[in-house]
Amino acid sequence: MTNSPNEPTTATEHETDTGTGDRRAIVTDDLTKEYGETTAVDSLDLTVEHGAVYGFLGPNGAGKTTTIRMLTALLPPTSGSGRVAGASITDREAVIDHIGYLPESPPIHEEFTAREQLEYHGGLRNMDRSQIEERIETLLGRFDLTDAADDRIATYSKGMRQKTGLIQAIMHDPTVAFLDEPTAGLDPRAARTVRETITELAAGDMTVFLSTHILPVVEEIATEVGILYDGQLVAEGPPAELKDRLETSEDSTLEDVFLDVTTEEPSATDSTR
Ligand SMILES: Nc1ncnc2c1ncn2[C@@H]1O[C@H](COP(=O)(O)OP(=O)(O)OP(=O)(O)O)[C@@H](O)[C@H]1O
Repeated sequence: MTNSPNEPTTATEHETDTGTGDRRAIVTDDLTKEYGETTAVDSLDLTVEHGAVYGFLGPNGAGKTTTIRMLTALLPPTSGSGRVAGASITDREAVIDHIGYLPESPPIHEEFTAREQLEYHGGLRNMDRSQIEERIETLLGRFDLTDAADDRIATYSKGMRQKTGLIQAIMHDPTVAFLDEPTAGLDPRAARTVRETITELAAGDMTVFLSTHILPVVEEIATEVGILYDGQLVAEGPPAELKDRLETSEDSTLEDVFLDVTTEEPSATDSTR
């Protein structure tokens, strides 16, 4: 790869909170979401630093999507608060200026071509024309989509849609990118490109909030991991530290940690926060 994914943009450093030196890209305080009787997210206190790749893990139904939807200001919390890049998560307009989001189903229009979709998105994000063109060319090339860029998305495979959605989530160089299963449906080469791209973006100070069930990906690229269980953060720390805390074996994996902290049994790592 020759071009850094950050290269064509003008922003070289992401903002910290109004020059106070606050390095927190995401912070939540007692963040809670209830759906009727169900507490999907339960008093979550989360801190993610700028430039982190935060692997957000948890079993099905643990509350990951609900958390991300609150952090991206799509869903109001029942109680508690949160800030993303300094903006309150109850202020959708302020939050949206700073974030990119790849949800489970990428928000792309079937009747557009990938190029049209990405140009449209760049316009919505107030990028200038030359910046949009340059960025699109770089990222389409990087994700092997150049030849299909002028075909309608309706004709795309699942992986091609996923790549288009991912480019859309990062092309405007957001302060924080929320990526839900970014490698889902991708072939091994494309999946590797995604992992390398995430690492490079974080090196350029973008914060990547990564939700995935593919633990080797997290083990490889996450600088910090948070494991959610029943709406609560039951373990948090750098992957190597979490593995070290597990006393059961010399060479534990993140999967061992995950299984240990997401059972009803008392865990070896206990609550590690
Ligand atoms: N719109 C909704 N109405 C009622 N309950 C909901 C709603 N959305 C989610 N829930 C419940 O909230 C809990 C958390 O769901 P959420 O989708 O956040 O989990 P998740 O960790 O993203 O799961 P998965 O890994 O399966 O995607 C679950 O018990 C789910 O049934």
